[in-house]
Amino acid sequence: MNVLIVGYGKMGQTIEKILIERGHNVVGIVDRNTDTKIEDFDGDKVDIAIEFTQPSSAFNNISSCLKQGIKIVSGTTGWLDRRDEIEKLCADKNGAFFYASNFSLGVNLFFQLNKQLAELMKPFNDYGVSMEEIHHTEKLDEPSGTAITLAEGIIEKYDNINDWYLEGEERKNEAVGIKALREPHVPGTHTIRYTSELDEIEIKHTAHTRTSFALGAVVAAEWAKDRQGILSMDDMLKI
Ligand SMILES: NC(=O)C1=CN([C@@H]2O[C@H](COP(=O)(O)OP(=O)(O)OC[C@H]3O[C@@H](n4cnc5c(N)ncnc54)[C@H](O)[C@@H]3O)[C@@H](O)[C@H]2O)C=CC1
Ligand SMILES: O=C(O)C1=N[C@H](C(=O)O)C[C@H](O)C1
Repeated sequence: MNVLIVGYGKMGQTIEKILIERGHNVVGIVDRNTDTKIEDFDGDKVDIAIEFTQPSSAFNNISSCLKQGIKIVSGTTGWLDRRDEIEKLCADKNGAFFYASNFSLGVNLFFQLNKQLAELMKPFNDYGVSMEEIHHTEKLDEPSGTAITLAEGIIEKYDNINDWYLEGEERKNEAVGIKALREPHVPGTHTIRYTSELDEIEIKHTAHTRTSFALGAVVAAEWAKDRQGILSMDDMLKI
């Protein structure tokens, strides 16, 4: 397949390697500092774009691809307050938009485990739920997109939890507290804890490398290139 890479940082470069290993053709690379722009390409020559940039850039990049008739897989976090606008644009343009806060298979299984554990724990009021995420020091957003998806999974199951808050910012009642830690070189670690006065239950996902995210994004592009509409990991993995 012919792929346009949008964002050539840690993820974009890992994705390029995986695309080449899997026999795909990289038709272009767009980054902040390249002369190439999304507007130089159109849907006739590009099967799909893969976008990993930064919170302040994702909305414009995704809009530009959809306007150019280019299907798009995006994993950029921290911009989802404008997701509805993108979904409307995708429908208006008969495009394809595949978003995941985390493309790794392991994390998507962990999302399911998180919901199952929340379902099990919700009758037991002695346990309070909390979350911790650890990422590398270059990460621009907090909490991570993955932590927000995990919090949404808990909110979906509990009647008396309806929000999340970042620890260190204003505490909210009936909400999951998320602690965001930044340490050198950590690809991404997420822990959910149910704590009572007597004991603690903990589930944890540790990414050893970014390859799992990049491989997931390439597999998502392979799957999405012949589809239309709003696409997700749950659709693709049938979980
Ligand atoms: N959904 C997932 O599975 C994953 C999501 N991410 C997210 O992906 C994003 C990128 O992560 P990294 O590659 O680690 O960051 P990075 O900082 O290494 O790379 C970002 C790249 O985007 C470029 N960029 C910024 N604005 C741009 C624009 N307007 N047009 C084109 N390029 C632009 C930067 O110059 C940089 O090269 C972050 O939001 C991160 O949270 C990261 C890993 C996995
Ligand atoms: O910025 C990162 O690196 C990551 N971002 C995503 C997130 O915010 O959840 C996914 C992964 O954890 C790595």
